[in-house]
Amino acid sequence: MSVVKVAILGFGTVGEGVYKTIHSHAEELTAVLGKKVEVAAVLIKNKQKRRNIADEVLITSDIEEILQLPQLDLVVEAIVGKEQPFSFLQKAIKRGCHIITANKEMFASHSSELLKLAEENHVSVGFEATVGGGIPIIQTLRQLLKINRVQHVQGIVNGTSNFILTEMREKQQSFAAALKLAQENGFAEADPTNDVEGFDAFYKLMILSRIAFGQEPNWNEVDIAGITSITSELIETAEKLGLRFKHIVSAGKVGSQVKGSVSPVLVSKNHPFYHVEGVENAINVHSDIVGRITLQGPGAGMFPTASAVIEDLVYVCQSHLSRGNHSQTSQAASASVQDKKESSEFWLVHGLQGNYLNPLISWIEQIGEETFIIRAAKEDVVQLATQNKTVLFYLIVDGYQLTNLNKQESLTVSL
Ligand SMILES: NC(=O)C1=CN([C@@H]2O[C@H](COP(=O)(O)OP(=O)(O)OC[C@H]3O[C@@H](n4cnc5c(N)ncnc54)[C@H](OP(=O)(O)O)[C@@H]3O)[C@@H](O)[C@H]2O)C=CC1
Ligand SMILES: N[C@@H](CC=O)C(=O)O
Repeated sequence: MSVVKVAILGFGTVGEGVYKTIHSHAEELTAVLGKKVEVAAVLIKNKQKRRNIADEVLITSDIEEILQLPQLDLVVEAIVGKEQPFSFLQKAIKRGCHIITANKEMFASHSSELLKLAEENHVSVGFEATVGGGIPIIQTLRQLLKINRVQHVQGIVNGTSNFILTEMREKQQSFAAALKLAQENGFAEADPTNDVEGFDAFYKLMILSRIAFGQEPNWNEVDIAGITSITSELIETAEKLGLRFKHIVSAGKVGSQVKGSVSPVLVSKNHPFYHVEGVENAINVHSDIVGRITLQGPGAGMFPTASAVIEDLVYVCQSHLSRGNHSQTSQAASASVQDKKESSEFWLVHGLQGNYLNPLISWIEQIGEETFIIRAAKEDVVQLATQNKTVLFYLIVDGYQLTNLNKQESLTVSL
């Protein structure tokens, strides 16, 4: 029986998960591919660390040793950083290997070059693990929505942030304690700033946008906010109002451009993301034929991510003779989406004085000493935020139900 020889670059949470899964699911892989999958080599940084890797596997910190192996069919990249993994993958492609990456920071920056090089060298690129952990969102968009025109994508795509927000709300954990737990569980990035400041979610949004719309928002025009401004007190206040903080990325077509955002927002019980808790991710795709679909599942961690890599491995091995592997949805070719109508939205504002007068703001109600619900257009809130740097603003995405605090009667207002 012929063999698929694989090298795994990185043996941390993801690399080790892939290695273990190739062994635990060897029979299924052989049955599906008609070939045995073997790990031939593992690339690491620290040669002194003890690892549970079979003796016959080459363990090295020199990529050249791996590239010189007599047979090498596929390289899985699960290391950190941007330029070095990019150069490793370029070399692997030129050597004639299919590549699979979990590294969204690298892939968001270098996907065009890698895809072009792969096409020139007749090899495939898998990147399912770069977005949504174990959720098969890339394949769904690429394979299952070829004719639908995607109008909008929205998602919780950083497992660490969602995990921290849930721990803070459900278990009254501090931000630091919740982050530590996310790190211990293997959810967080090597530098967790990427998670909690929104950069990881930003990279994922750029990758998603390319698949959904065939283009990305202008990177410099996307405001990126993470969850570090959200205190336990704010979470408690929101809970009293029936709202929950969720870190959400969003992208949609506005005319011929794609606009994107990365920020914490407040959602009510009616929103599909309200019950998405812990390390779960969810991605909502709004397309013209099917309407709205939401995919939900574990967004980070060893085996969910390994699952995405292994499914890519099968896809890449099965389809490497076909050239259809880089296709995108029909969106890029034939988008026709209405221009966005500017409308005012509801916001929770913390730190703004109640006597702050601005004709562009409608005060809806006061929640705490310095906490208010207001109604205003996004551009006006952006302007206010620029003028009042210490004030915190969070969008309430699906309408706001007035509490009985200040109203005789309760009524639901929605956008
Ligand atoms: N953790 C997760 O849930 C997910 C992570 N990812 C992405 O997958 C990648 C790996 O993440 P994760 O496994 O969590 O990271 P870890 O920090 O757990 O592991 C990184 C591994 O890469 C090795 N490594 C790092 N730099 C180099 C280098 N320059 N040369 C050789 N080896 C190197 C490390 O070696 P050593 O062991 O010697 O230190 C380590 O084995 C990242 O890009 C991450 O963004 C994607 C989806 C989910
Ligand atoms: N650090 C990331 C890992 C998966 O991509 C996250 O928390 O989502």
